Amino acid sequence: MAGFRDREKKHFPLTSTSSVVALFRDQLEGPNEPNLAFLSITLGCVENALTLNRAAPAAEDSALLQPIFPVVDLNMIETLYRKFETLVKGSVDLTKYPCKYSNRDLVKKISDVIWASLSRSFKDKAHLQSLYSLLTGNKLDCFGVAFGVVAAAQMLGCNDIHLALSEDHAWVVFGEDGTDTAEVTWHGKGNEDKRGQSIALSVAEKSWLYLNGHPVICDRAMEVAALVSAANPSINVTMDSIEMGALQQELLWLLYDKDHLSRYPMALGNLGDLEEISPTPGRPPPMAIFNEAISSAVKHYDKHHVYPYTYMGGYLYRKRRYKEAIKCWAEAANVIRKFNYTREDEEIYKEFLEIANELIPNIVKSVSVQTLDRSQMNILYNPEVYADILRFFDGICEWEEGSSTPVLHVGWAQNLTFSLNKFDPRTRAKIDVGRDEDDSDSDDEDDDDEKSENDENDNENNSRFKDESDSKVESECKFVKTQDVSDPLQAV
Ligand SMILES: CC1(C)CN=C(N2CCN(c3ncnc4sc(CCF)cc34)CC2)S1
Repeated sequence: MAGFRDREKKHFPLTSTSSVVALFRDQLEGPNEPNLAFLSITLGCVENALTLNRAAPAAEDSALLQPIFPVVDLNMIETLYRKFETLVKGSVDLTKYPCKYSNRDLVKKISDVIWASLSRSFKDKAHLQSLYSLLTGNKLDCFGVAFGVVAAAQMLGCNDIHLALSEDHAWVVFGEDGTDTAEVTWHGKGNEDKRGQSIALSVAEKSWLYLNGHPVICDRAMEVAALVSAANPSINVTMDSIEMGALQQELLWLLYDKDHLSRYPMALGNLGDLEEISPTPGRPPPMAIFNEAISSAVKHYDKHHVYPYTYMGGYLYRKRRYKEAIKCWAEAANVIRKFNYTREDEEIYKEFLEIANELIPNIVKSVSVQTLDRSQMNILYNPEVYADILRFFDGICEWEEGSSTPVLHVGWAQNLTFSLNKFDPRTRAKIDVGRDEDDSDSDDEDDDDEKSENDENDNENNSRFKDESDSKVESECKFVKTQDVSDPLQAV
């Protein structure tokens, strides 16, 4: 292959964050599409140098005294790129796939090439998302395999093959109108991979894993955003590389300014988290960025994404803005109620479990001890907060309704009652749990998201606590409205 053109060469050797940002900018602005394999290898190389095998610096030679940004030479990147090109072009005989658009056999073949080059070892460590990891260690995580398939497809000239992303899985779209879908990687632990199969079958399950038909469909620039967003600045459980975090942050702002994040709520969430750690002067604050992520999910994905609300909820919790955090979590539950829980939805189950059984109990505990912070004390006298906790649990109850797998168990009920009982009884009396006369369906305007008729019929015998086989929990508070209250503390 002709070596890299001047467009790539002129940035090397890379010696700083700004030289990597300049290289990405050039790729994004260039006459040709950004080269996914080239960018993934390069960013993976920088991440590897900044996060792996870093001896703890002795006091005297701390990072302040010695810059640790690695020098990345062109020949290292070119060697790895050629290795990938040899692997891909040497394994896929394109003459067997003569048509202009890709077909399922070709997609499966490309996936097989990536799949076959993986070692059998541990796959859910950090730093396994880039082609640098594949080419130097034969290891990729599940996102990395999907990304690798798309990068290989680009190298083969299959420009109709693009990355599709849910909040916990990745696959590809392809074909003349880009609506054919195929699994190309595995998901979770102990699940058989479904590589080659179309996604349609899995979407039918209404599982959160496939976002019920509302995944992020990437173009090439959003695939660059995905590789940047998937970068991992962590050195170990307690430490992050400041340089890698700064590089990821600057690359996300570069993509943001070019409008490549506007349809990618999770990348906006990642950027908001990075801005909380290290605010960029002149840039919007985290809350503004989290709001953009929520707006994007509402506008482009029909309110089917959960993470924009838990990104913001987590931030507000850390800032001890508990009332607003609980409202975000109620909104998150308002999304998950549209889905049926299936066994591959563990990640979001764990997210809601932590909110219900740790974060909310911590809040009601921390504000009920003799807190001097009067603003926090209001929480237990605020009917809106109480109503939001009810909405939160109602969304989870509805999520369970019609699901093949139960969600709730007695621990949830214990935490729910613990939290609710902390509220002042008069506050609880102010809640008007709206009940329709004929107890018909809620007049929720987005009925098309509502469970299908048969799910309603199933309600009789589901939402069962795991440990108490014959107990049933009908979701009582489908609709909760609060009377307007002046200063709740007056109620004391
Ligand atoms: C609010 C949170 C718990 C904080 N971090 C979260 N994530 C970290 C970043 N994540 C992501 N960030 C960008 N793009 C993607 S694509 C994908 C599915 C596997 F391919 C995950 C993910 C996943 C979610 S959600």
